[in-house]
Amino acid sequence: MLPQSRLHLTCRSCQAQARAPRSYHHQAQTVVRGAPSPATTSGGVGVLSSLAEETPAEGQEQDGQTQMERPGRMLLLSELRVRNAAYDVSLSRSVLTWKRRTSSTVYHPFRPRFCVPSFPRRRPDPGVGHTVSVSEILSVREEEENSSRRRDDGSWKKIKEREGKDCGPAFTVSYVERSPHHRWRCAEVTFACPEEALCQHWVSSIREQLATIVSRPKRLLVYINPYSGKRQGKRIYERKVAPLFSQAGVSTHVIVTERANYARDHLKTGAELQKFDGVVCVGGDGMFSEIIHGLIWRTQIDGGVDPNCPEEALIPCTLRIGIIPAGSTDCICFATVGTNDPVTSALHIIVGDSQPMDVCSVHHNNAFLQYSVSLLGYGFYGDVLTDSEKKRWMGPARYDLSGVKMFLTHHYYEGTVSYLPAKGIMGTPRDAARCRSGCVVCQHNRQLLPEKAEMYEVDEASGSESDSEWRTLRGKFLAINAASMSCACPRSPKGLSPAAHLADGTTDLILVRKCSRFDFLRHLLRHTSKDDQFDLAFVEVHRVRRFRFTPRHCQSDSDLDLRENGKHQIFSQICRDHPACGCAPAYSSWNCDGEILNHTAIDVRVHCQFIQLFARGIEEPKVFEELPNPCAI
Ligand SMILES: CCCCCCCCCCCCC/C=C/[C@@H](O)[C@H](COP(=O)(O)O)NC(=O)CCCCC
Ligand SMILES: Nc1ncnc2c1ncn2[C@@H]1O[C@H](COP(=O)(O)OP(=O)(O)O)[C@@H](O)[C@H]1O
Ligand SMILES: [Ca+2]
Repeated sequence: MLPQSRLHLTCRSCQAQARAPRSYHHQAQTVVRGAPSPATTSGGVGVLSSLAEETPAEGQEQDGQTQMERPGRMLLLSELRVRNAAYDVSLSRSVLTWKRRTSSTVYHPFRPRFCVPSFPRRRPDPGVGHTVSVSEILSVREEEENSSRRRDDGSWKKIKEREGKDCGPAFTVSYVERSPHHRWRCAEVTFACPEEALCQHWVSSIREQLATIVSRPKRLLVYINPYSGKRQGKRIYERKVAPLFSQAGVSTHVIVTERANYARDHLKTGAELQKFDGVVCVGGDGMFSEIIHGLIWRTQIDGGVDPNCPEEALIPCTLRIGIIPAGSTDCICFATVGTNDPVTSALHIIVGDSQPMDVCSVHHNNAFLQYSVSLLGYGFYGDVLTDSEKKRWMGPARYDLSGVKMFLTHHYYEGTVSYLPAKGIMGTPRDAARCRSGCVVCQHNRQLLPEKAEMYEVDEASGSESDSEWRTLRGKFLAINAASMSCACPRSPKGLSPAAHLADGTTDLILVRKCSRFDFLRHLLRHTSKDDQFDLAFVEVHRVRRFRFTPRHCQSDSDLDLRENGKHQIFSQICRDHPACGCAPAYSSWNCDGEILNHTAIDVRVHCQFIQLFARGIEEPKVFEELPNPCAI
């Protein structure tokens, strides 16, 4: 009986009879499993074949010849040509590998043309192998004999010309290539085949492998905020992202928002979510916030849960969210991918990455206010946001101006902070280790959580979280920040809390007590350097599951919406606009992922791994030992 898959060892006999190594002419073989391959049935020129029962084990010698190194079971192995040089090309279930044949000195030299000029390179080593994980192959296409393709410079070039001569049948594989600073690029390699049938066999085999990756999205719902950041959202999507989705066969339904909360409301009520494998937001953190509010709401309604009832156990969202950064800070993208680059984000979406993330729910007097995944900031960051909203016309620069202004204003706020420390977990906010792709701290701490801790209502009176575990602090604060993740962004590459974790079920509560302007500046500047921003007497940080804040002047139910409370509002406004008057406003506002909250007295709890992103966390820097493929685009 024939086995199930097929292994080809082929050669270009007509050109290579005298040149190709002995193994390819006299011992080349085809391991056939199942139906005969197009290559062997075609009787095509130059394909030598024989039958064998099994693919040889990894590294095993066969007929005196060591097979190419390959992880997993090999599905195909052929001698193909890349830019007129002979390569041993193999496909297993997990990797595609191509390695230049070292004895092929008669072939044209391999002349790489690089499209990523800043990439660190070594001299080309003809023997060097390229290995691409099948999970990072974006697409494969068969080249038409006389097809033209657009060059990077916009002109058109025939495939034949590019290959230097009539290259015959060929197929092109697009795949992910890593660049410095966590950026990903789409690279391409074209393999010329000795005959059409073999070419088609390669294309269909690679497509079959891609089809087995069930985590890849096929249909996406895309929301674009045309006013995010520098108002380039639509352009970024159309120029950089849509072509990649189309190339990878991902279909999209694109909605350009018409007003604030348009995307949120559409997700809540109108969107046919069952038709999609994910939602993509093109914009900044505020736009992402809209998306999660719509999705979380919709998930509860579809699951028969009342999202407003604090006693209900919330249902986590399984529909993944992709972020194409086009906003002003884009901290959620930066902290989950490592860079704010639309192409990189699009590629993470295409390959179907998944990254769980914690979500904080914010309540006021048991009434739900908002969710937060990155920064909840009172005092400095709340004031910066409030001030910056009036300067939206300035674009992202508004934050710099408001940042300097609020630093000079130097307001402090009195209040009481209570928190429930995260006990028995791995990791502290002062760790040197960082949350990275496949983080063990996140996995470990997730397992620690009792089912109850995931629930919306974790009532300290009824369960393990007794009142005695709460700690309370009173004082005057310049800033009260809760960072559920590092909050790294281009302004602060290590973030507000560099050791915070994306999915460990905790938030880092950072309290900056009243201090001099000079000391506060030292603290702020440390966000932009390697120095430890917590190593200051007036700063403390706690890893917590839950916290509450009550401003001094509103310790009863009368914590009204400040924007509706004329007296305080007017008073605060005067002082904000006249810093020299010396009056300190009683209240700041909470900056909740870039949105201003209506209340100051809040109760916050973390929901571990409550949403899923098309991301994988920041990857550890890779040592670039291999050359990139010539055609990175
Ligand atoms: C005077 C020197 C100041 C240096 C301070 C540097 C520290 C910067 C830390 C930034 C942390 C940002 C956390 C993320 C917040 C975003 O959610 C929010 C909204 O983003 P977007 O919707 O994309 O506009 N951005 C901000 O609140 C901006 C804070 C800027 C503070 C200077
Ligand atoms: N079409 C629109 N018109 C006006 N505001 C919008 C629109 N779509 C979304 N918004 C709102 O714009 C705000 C900022 O969006 P965001 O994408 O975060 O940009 P930025 O990073 O520049 O702040 C969010 O509060 C969002 O709700
Ligand atoms: Ca966290």
